[in-house]
Amino acid sequence: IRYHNETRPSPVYRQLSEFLHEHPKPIGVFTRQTGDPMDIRDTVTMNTNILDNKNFFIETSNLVRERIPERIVHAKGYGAFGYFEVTHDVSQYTKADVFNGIGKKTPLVGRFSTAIENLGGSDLLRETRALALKMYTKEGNLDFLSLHVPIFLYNEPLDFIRFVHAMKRNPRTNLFDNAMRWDFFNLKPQFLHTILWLLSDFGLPAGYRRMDVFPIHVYEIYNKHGERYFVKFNFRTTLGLSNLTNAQAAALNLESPDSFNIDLYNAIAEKKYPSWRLEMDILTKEDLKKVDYDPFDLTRLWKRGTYRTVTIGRIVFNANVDNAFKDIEQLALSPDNLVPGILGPHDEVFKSRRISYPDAQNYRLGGNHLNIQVNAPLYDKTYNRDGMPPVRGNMKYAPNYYPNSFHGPMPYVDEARPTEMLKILHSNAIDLQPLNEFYNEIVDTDAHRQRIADNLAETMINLPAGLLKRSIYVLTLIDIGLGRRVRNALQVLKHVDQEARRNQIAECIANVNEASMRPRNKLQKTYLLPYSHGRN
Ligand code: HEM
Repeated sequence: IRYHNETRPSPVYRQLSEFLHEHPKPIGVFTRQTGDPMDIRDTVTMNTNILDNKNFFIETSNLVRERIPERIVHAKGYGAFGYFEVTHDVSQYTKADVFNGIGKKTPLVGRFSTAIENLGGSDLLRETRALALKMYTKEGNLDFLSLHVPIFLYNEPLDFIRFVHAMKRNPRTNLFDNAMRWDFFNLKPQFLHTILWLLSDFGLPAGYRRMDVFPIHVYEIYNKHGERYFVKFNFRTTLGLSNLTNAQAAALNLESPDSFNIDLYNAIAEKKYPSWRLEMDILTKEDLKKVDYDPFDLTRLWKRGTYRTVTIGRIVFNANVDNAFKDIEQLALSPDNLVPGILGPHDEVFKSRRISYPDAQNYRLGGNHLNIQVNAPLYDKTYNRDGMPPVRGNMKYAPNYYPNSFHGPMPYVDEARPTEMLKILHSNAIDLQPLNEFYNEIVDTDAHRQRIADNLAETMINLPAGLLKRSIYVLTLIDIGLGRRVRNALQVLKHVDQEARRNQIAECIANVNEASMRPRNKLQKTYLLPYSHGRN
């Protein structure tokens, strides 16, 4: 290939030249969508009767229908194909075929994304990142949707809607709005646990390839004898964790807001295949009764020393997609896509997700989205029929009702599947202890604590006075030192702000009375908000 640049450009910039190289001649005759060859005179309409040009309407109407709704969350993303390989024997924990048989490989597709940005936004903001996988196993599709922070924001399913509205754009200004966000966080301070992670040194990964990701929920799994285990899965990057500073992210953003997308494409094109070790943290049914914390609470970590961890295998991405719309935009991932041996989580958030994802995809991709090539399993024989395209084979002339006596598909019996179902009762008390522990124990240097405070202050500097005061109050409740650091950081920032804002901020900073607040020590870190009514 001849490139114009002396230095060879990276694979993303060579894509078209490579196509040219692979196809020394045009790939065929240009046709209309109906297949009839296009006369060169029909490729223009000027000075002709436009209605005589059949192609004019078809091309235009195709273009104006190109967009489909972007995902309500995780709109910005990119993905690749690869495989999962079993590296360890975990048959004592799960009978899932995909996890059994060392060396067995299962094809998969994965989509990396940022949670809040719109399609076309930046890869480099401080927000939750994700890797969602679909493994095409012999027993059906197995999807894992994982985030790069090991805890989730909330336990109340309806908080999804409220959180998404608070995080997305202000309906009038059309801008992301820190006042909306801080108002919401103050009223629901448990959300601040994830926010602290995101504003810490762990918050901004140096590309999709260098982050660990977590499905977070506790999954019930079972082996062929029907013995049950409760596990959290973790995907650990084999490249090692690496994160960006704000300055590094700003510099990369200037280079390209699509830096993570570029990095992933280039790495795979250059055969530096990104991979993750899949492991699981395990509690037995007996352990569940013994642990002194709620293992099903999505907003906190399992305590070290209470569980054991085993490795299952690894995922590897070794092929870029041919067409991003076909394979990534049309991808429909759902945490409810599970296989025998993995019964799934039982918490309320998970139950709500069983519904939300297919519902979102019915809207985004249509009722037959599971028939789209990238979503179709290796094998399926169902009694679903017809509807809006695509319908694939539509089960041809097989019986379309169940039960039937004419050898239509028959169910099987999973004798190992547990018969009793765990029921989880959640507490809606707000516990700030995990946030305090994150700030004081997981974050282990003062310099790091200072960076968190500085990042918090950046998001707070333009808050209206009342909201600023409440925000400082909540941060002080989490940890007095954190509140103090944020107040100092705001003091520094206020010098670069306008006169009026300066005075407002100075007043808020001066008015926080630490003495009037409850001491936050290890034993007394829980408080109830008025709306929790002390239920549960
Ligand atoms: C009440 C809780 C939640 C609800 C209602 C919810 C709902 C949704 C919806 C509607 C989408 C867009 C789906 C689409 O259009 O294809 C989505 C995407 C996603 N969600 Fe959630 N979600 C929740 C919690 C979570 C949690 C706990 C995780 C991870 C642990 C998660 C990870 C993801 C990921 C990775 C995507 C992007 C999938 C993709 O790349 O296509 N979500 N979520």
